[in-house]
Amino acid sequence: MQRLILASSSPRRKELLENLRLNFEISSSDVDESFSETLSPADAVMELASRKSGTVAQNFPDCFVIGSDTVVVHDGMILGKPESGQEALKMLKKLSGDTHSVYTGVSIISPEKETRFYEKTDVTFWELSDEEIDTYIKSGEPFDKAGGYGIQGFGSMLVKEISGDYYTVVGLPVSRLIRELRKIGYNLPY
Ligand SMILES: Cc1cn([C@H]2C[C@H](O)[C@@H](COP(=O)(O)OP(=O)(O)OP(=O)(O)O)O2)c(=O)[nH]c1=O
Repeated sequence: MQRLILASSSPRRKELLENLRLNFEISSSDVDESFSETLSPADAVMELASRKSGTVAQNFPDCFVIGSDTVVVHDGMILGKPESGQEALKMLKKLSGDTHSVYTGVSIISPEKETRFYEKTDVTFWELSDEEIDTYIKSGEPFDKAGGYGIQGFGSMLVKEISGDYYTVVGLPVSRLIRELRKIGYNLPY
């Protein structure tokens, strides 16, 4: 039997993979999330995704192991998760009234090989007042999310427009993922 492993501690990625009605297990490990500044955003998210899948795959030989990583890119700058209210404030002020890109990279390690891909979605924020930003930061939502917001939660109030797959923003481009799984020989129930 083929086993599918999600190498993630993110409750959102678990929920998104559950939407696909596949049987899977979860295992995560701490990986170093730093990357070389010379990497493009696309290469950076695929590299980090691969680090996550690679670490977990050591404990799950002969399985299909999925790792994923998400960053926000604005004006050529890569934004990860804010570590303080101050940093979240800086990020949200930058993103206000403008369009940024969300990149999610995925690595699937199968018994035979590794497959990497990424998806990019553009998100436009409304012009945000200081009060709005302050209220949002006080909600606590920015802190475990790239770019300091969650489109699927309270952060939905910040978003004017998106272009691309919504699920790329939430952290796992699921429709592309099933197509890639099928290509590499994972037996889907549909
Ligand atoms: C922009 C955006 C990001 N995010 C999340 C997706 C990712 O979980 C997180 C970026 O951090 P990641 O380092 O990609 O993932 P993670 O640490 O949460 O989980 P793991 O490494 O164990 O898989 O930001 C949202 O949930 N909504 C959004 O709108």
